[in-house]
Amino acid sequence: MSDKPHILIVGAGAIGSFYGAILKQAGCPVDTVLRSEYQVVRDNGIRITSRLGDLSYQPDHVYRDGDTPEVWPDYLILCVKVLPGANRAEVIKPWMGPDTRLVLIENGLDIERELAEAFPANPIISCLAFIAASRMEPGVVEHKAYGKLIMGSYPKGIDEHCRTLSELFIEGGIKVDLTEAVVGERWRKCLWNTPFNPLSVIANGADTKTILETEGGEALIREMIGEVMAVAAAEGYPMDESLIDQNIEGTRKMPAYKNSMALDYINGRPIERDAVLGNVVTIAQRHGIPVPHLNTVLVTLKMRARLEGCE
Ligand SMILES: NC(=O)C1=CN([C@@H]2O[C@H](COP(=O)(O)OP(=O)(O)OC[C@H]3O[C@@H](n4cnc5c(N)ncnc54)[C@H](OP(=O)(O)O)[C@@H]3O)[C@@H](O)[C@H]2O)C=CC1
Ligand SMILES: CC(C)(CO)C(=O)C(=O)O
Repeated sequence: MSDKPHILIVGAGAIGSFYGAILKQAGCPVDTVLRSEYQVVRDNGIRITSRLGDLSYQPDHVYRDGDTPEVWPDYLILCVKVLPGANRAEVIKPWMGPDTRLVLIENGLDIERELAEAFPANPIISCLAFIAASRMEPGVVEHKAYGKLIMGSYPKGIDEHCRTLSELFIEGGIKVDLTEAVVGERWRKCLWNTPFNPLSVIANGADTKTILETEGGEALIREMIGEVMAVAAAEGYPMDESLIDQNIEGTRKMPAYKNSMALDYINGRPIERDAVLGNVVTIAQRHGIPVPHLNTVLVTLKMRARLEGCE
């Protein structure tokens, strides 16, 4: 029996499977809660190809969404997509023990609040994943590049639980940066995700190269990053203008890349529209900050969802 903390991954898709493998490498017992891939993972485990080597593993316990846990986890790591209308608090409620720390590895802004309200006694650790990983078929994940996590206690600080978890991730083989101001880090990451992810969807699944090299594409992205920055500053997270150049130059150096939202769109899956874009526009409206480009993209995506009968 391991003396390492007991981990439960809820939503073992690309991200949950990968970071579960890292904690398994660190010697933690790792359980998973699955939905559509339950039987495949129960029978064959999780297969992960990675530049770090073969990270495949058999979770210690494979639960189905709707089961009840045999033991309360020390850390519940939530990696489901943050979708409009999805109630993540209801999804994790059966799995949250009195001492369980809730860990989010998910994209988006202001995605912790509803969970902090639902579980006021459980510490929350919020993480940002800098990684390229995809589900290739049920139970099979391809880790293509990167893997670093930025993590901190929510809403701020770095508590002992956060430190312990970061050490386990490092022991398992990835880089971790701890931050005292994880909400500010979410805004920094959204400088990239909020423009690129939704724009790639309205451009029919465009990759980064197509977006930046189309006439007017880079200028549009610059305007959108500027709008996100203005909202972040109004929220108390001012950032240096040079981050606009840094985001553009960094993206130009990458090979043509389809972000996670572009892949969801191409594969006919729902997209994290509100977590990545809608929440930024809502916060902008609260501060009276004009965000015309972000709003145009948001409303266009809402029209599309309506035509598709999703809303
Ligand atoms: N992939 C990437 O490279 C990156 C992703 N991210 C972020 O990480 C988060 C996770 O993304 P990713 O792993 O790619 O997404 P995936 O779609 O690969 O995985 C999400 C998983 O959650 C499962 N799930 C949803 N609802 C439930 C439920 N009620 N019970 C159990 N399982 C459930 C899904 O199961 P089912 O198959 O049944 O739907 C799926 O296995 C997102 O916020 C994303 O934006 C951030 C950086 C990079
Ligand atoms: C930043 C990036 C592109 C990968 O870490 C991402 O967050 C995504 O694919 O949504």
